[in-house]
Amino acid sequence: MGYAQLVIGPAGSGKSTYCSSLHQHCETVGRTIHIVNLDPAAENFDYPVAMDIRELISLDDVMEELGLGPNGGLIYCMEHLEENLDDWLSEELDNYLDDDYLVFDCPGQIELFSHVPVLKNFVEHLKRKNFNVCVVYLLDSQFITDVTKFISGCMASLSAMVQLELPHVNILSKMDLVRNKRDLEKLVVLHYAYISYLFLFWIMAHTFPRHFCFMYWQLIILFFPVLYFLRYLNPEPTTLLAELNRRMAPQFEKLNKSLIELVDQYSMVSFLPLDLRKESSIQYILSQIDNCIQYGEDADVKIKDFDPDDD
Ligand SMILES: Nc1nc2c(ncn2[C@@H]2O[C@H](COP(=O)(O)OP(=O)(O)OP(=O)(O)O)[C@@H](O)[C@H]2O)c(=O)[nH]1
Ligand SMILES: [Mg+2]
Repeated sequence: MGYAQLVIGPAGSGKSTYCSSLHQHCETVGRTIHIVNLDPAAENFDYPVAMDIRELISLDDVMEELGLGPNGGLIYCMEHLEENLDDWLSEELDNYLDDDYLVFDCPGQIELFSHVPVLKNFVEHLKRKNFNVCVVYLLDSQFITDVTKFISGCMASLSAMVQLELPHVNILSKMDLVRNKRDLEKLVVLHYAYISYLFLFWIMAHTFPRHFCFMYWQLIILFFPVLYFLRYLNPEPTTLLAELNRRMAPQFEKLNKSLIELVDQYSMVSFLPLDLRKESSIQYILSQIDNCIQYGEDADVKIKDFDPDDD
C-alpha cells in the first residue's frame, strides 16, 4: 500500500512552497517523502524532484509546435499525461515500494479540478496502483479578507471535492500574513478602547464619584474588544451570511442563503491554518493528512508483532 497527497488550489496559493516545506520538515524528523512535479510550466524547485511531468512533455514544445497559449498548452500537456497513465506513470511508480509516500505538486489552473477529467482519471490510476490518496486543497489566507472571495474559494474547493471523491483537507495557507494584519487590528482596537476608557473615566469621576460605578464601566469597556476578537477567531455560517447579504444587492439574499447552507453542509468553513514559520503547524497539518490516508496505522500493527514481551 502506497500513500499520496494531491496538492491542488488556485494559482499562487502556495502549493509548491508547501511541498518544499513539507519535504524539509520530513527530512528534519527523519521521514522519507517524495515530491512529484505535475506542473509542466514549473521551472524552479526548492525540493528534490522525484518524478517530473516535464520528462514526459514540455509546455514550451507544445506551445511552439501547436501554436497554443499557456493555459491551452497546459491542458494539452495534462491530457497527454492522461493518455500515458499506463505507460509513463506506471513505469515511474514502479520505482517506488510499498509504504512509500508521494506528494503531487499540481498546476494551479482551476479547470483541472472543476470540469477537466484529467485529475479524476489520474487518482483513479493511483488507486488502482494501490495508493491511498488524499486531496490537499490550499487557499491563500488573503481569501478571508473578503467574504465574497472566501465563498468563491470554498466553491472551487467544493467542486474539487465533488469531482475527485477523495478524502479532502482544506488548508488556509500564508497565515503569517494574516497574523500581521490581526496584530494591527488588535493594536487599533486596544488603542480606541484605552482612549474611550480614559474619556469615560474622566466623565464618571465628575458625575458619580462612587467607586463601584467605575468597576461597572470598566467591565463594559473591556467586553467590546473581546467580542470583536471572538468574531474573527470563529466565523459562524450565520455571520458569513449576514456579511454576504450586506455586501450584495437584496435580490441575492435567497442565493446567498443557499450558498452558505451548501458551504456549511460540506463543512467547508473548516480550514486548517498553515503558518510555515512554525514547525508545529506543518507537523499538525501532516498528522491530520496522515490520519485521512491511514498512514502509520499498519506500522503500529507491525510494532505490536515484534513486541519482545510476547516471548
Ligand atoms: N508570506 C508567505 N508567502 C508565501 C507562502 N507560501 C507561498 N508564498 C509565496 O506565494 C507565492 C506563490 O507561491 P507558490 O508556492 O509558487 O504557489 P503555487 O500555488 O505553487 O503557484 P502555481 O504553481 O503557480 O499555481 C511565492 O511568491 C511564495 O513565496 C507563505 O506561507 N507565506
Ligand atoms: Mg507551483
